[in-house]
Amino acid sequence: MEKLKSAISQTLILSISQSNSRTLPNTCSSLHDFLNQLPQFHQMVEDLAYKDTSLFLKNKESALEFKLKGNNCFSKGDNSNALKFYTQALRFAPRDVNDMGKNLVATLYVNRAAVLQKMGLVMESLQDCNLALAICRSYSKAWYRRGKANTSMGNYDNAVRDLKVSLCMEQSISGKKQIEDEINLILDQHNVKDSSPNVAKVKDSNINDQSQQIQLQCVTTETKGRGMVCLTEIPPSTLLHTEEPYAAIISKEFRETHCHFCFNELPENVVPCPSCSMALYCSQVCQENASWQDSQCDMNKDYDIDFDLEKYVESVTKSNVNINNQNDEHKHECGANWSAALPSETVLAGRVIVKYIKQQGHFGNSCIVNLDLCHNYARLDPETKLEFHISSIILLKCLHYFYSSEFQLKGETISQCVLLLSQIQMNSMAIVRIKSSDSSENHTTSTIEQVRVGQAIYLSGSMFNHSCQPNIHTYFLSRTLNTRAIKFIPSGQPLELSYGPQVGQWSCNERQSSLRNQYAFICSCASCTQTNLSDLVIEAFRCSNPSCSGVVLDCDEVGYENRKVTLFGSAEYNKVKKVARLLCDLNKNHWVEPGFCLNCGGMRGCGSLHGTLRKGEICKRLIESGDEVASGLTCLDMLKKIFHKYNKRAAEVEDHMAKVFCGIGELQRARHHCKASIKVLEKLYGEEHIVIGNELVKLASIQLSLGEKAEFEETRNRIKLVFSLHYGSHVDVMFPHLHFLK
Ligand SMILES: C[S@@+](CC[C@H](N)C(=O)[O-])C[C@H]1O[C@@H](n2cnc3c(N)ncnc32)[C@H](O)[C@@H]1O
Repeated sequence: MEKLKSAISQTLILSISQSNSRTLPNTCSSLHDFLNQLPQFHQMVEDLAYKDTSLFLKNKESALEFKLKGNNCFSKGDNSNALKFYTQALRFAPRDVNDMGKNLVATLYVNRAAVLQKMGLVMESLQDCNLALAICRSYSKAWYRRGKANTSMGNYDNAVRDLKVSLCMEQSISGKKQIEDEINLILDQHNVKDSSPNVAKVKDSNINDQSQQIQLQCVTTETKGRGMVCLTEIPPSTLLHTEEPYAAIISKEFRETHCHFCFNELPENVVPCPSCSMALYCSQVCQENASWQDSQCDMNKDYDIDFDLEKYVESVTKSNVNINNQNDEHKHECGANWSAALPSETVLAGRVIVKYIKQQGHFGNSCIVNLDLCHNYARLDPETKLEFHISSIILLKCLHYFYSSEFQLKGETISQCVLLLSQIQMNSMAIVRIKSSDSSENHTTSTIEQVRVGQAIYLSGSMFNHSCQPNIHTYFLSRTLNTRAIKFIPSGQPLELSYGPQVGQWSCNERQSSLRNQYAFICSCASCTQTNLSDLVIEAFRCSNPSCSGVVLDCDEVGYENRKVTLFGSAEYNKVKKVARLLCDLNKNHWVEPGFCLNCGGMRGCGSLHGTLRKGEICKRLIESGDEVASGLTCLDMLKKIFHKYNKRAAEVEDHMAKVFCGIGELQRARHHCKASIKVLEKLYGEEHIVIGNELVKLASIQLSLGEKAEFEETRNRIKLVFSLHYGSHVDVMFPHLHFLK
């Protein structure tokens, strides 16, 4: 990409940097013409799009190598490595290849089923047998292994039935004898009815929720374009919207650990894509949802059994969860280098285009995609505009290989792709998973963090505007967007989520510049336009008068606060009065001055603030870089003298000290600092914010370790309140590791 960029003339770069949605077709066409003359451009596209040179092709030799390694480990009893090697072998094994007279993939699934069974993962073992049987119905060993899995699960009827099927298919006399013995053993030991087998249930990753779907309406707002409102009043915690993505993509760093379709963590019995070695799924259902269904490879009926095998086999090998064939989102990119090499946003754009074309049923004259989403193309920086131009041309060239001559590449179509990339930048949502840890031996380590496992476009979800103090909260179950009210919302009031920046996390200044840089808009939410306690204190210094609780601001914050100085809501007015009394009494012409206390009016001086800030930052870094208790506490004391007691650094440093004390087993002191951190965060975020819930988890785990039952109960009840507000009935699904919540 960099090489291509350096070949482009300055004149063309200038016209691209000045382009807007009207002039885009011209700049796209010019760049396309220019790149078309470059041999290195054609080479690059070939490397990315040609399947023959793909790094993700199936490869029999590699598969056999991994299989051999797996077999060796298995025979030595090294199950975890055997599992790893068989899974690798499955990634590379071509579907249509035989090994020692059997389909290689089916053999590998059966081998892996044996390992899984040894590891006690019997459900997973049974699922692998089903996958083998989906390919090879007359595979005696797969039926046998399935019979063993059913025996371990106590499904003796099914076990006997599976073993009988295996017996019919088994050719060798010794093999037949062994199976007969096993059947007789089960019949002797267990009371088995000779009935038709039940279909084993495939683990259902979809979660049932009693959602009340509420009618939302998209309206035009004065300052934020279109936005969502609800026409009835909504109580807190109401689930008000759920939606499947129009298109979604896994984040690059989670490709090896999470399912490429539902984004849940991969289990031990990973299901690789049947046609490439890159995509991995958590189940057959997800694999089929993302690409296409397998056909069986052999149907030779050289056996004779006493019930309707075909029907039974079908019930066993077909997943019993609905496959949504609309999705097959991986098909067009399967086995090509470009889906791994291009940025995720560009690959996501490819998925949107392919879906759109499929929905239309044909290629429009010049229209490849037209989603009704907003974008800020004209306001993008020149570098991003150029990247979007180049990425669009490369992506469309790659798609051209898939669609061949039907797919037209001209200025108009490329410009639609550039706009689509801008829409993705503006509207796509990060699919987030909560990573919580709770080690039962040492509860003091319970923590919660969020990881961005994927990125998706939700068409209705894109209509929610941003607020730095949102009234709705979003989270994801598999790839389904869930939206819940986190406050009481009167009828007709805008429903607004946070695009990232939030009051309590950052100052107004930082929030504004983050939204401007990432989304190219100036936030006009209530918190950015009205005085609130959090924005005043988050970066504030303390007054030099030790008995005054006043706020002193430096030049960076004063500008934003001055703009809001005449506006505040009643709740905030009462809170602000306690730390910035003068602000509430100011007449309208008065300005907030840097370096002066907003409570008592005392002057602290701006120059000295900068020196103090530097000193404070050094202290904070010193504390956070070490586990030294004594120096940490000295620095903490110094920080308290410099910054306002609700400055966010106070919470960060208290939290760090809590961790230090947990580390050395001084849990009472850890609890003290943990509580101090929560106290500050409550001022910054509000008491019911999800951040408070996460911090309370730490406190609860310390209290549990200290054996403080009553205090723990109290904290646990608060956690439940905060989590239920944000996740409703999905709390248990979202926090499966937090056993102590149950
Ligand atoms: C994901 S879209 C939301 C829907 C959009 N309003 C529309 O008309 O399609 C994001 C865009 O909405 C506008 N917007 C959202 N929240 C805003 C806010 N707090 N202040 C100003 N503009 C906002 C900005 O133009 C932003 O680029």
